[in-house]
Amino acid sequence: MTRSDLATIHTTAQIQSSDVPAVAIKQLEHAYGNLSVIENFNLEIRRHEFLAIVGPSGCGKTTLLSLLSGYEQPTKGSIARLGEVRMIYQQGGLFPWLTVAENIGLGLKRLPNAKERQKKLEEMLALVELPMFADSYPHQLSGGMKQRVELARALADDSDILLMDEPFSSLDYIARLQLRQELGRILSLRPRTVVLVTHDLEEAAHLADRVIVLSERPARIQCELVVNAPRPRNLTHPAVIETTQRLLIEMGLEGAPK
Ligand SMILES: Nc1ncnc2c1ncn2[C@@H]1O[C@H](COP(=O)(O)OP(=O)(O)OP(=O)(O)O)[C@@H](O)[C@H]1O
Repeated sequence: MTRSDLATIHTTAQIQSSDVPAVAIKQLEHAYGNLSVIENFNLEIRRHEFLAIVGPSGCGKTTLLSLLSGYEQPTKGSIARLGEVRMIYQQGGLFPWLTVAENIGLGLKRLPNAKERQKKLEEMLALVELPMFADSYPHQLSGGMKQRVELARALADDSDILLMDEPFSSLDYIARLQLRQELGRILSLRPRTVVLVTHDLEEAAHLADRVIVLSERPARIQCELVVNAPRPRNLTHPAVIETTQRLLIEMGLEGAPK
């Protein structure tokens, strides 16, 4: 049996039923040579669910996102995705020689006419509250503003699934908090299925509907926590605080309360 017989990725652009999961991962395995990174991995992600993934360093979180994006092909198993996927990285993926408007415009290439592209561009600039910076270059923006441009570009093309790999980790704590609120607001206006990989347990609890904790490599799902807090989310909501504490315990960073 060949590698391609074992590994299948299905993409369906038409989204018709909210009963069908946005992502269905079955019996997934992945290895780099002899290094087994993911084993016996099964997961379903609901349409418009916000799923956060946490786990020890090197356990396979980024590999999982690469497999979800289709960038890597799994060694074994299948990943079914309903819709288009966009990836937002930790470090600026913006082109430094292009303005904010031109960077966002890259996400609008599929729109057929210039008038429509301009209308959508203005809408996206307003969505991330950056209309005044349309003609600025990335080096003229703060880290938080750059991430907002990344978000606008990722959301501009109406993709259905956003994959985020530590998108806020290069920002200071206050900027991270602001970006989280911003992301929550934007997603309430433009719902998407989101998969967020983060080392920040508070961020996971603050943003996600569900958090999965991965084991040491090879990654398996060690546990999953549902965050029962209303939106817009408040960092001091008891469910967010409790989830953060439970994540600390699950990750072995704090003992269970006596
Ligand atoms: N392209 C690759 N070729 C070979 N090995 C790789 C490759 N990418 C990742 N690995 C290995 O796979 C394992 C998982 O890496 P991965 O980056 O997925 O972990 P991670 O959980 O995202 O790590 P971190 O939390 O430190 O960012 C690591 O041991 C890494 O060295």
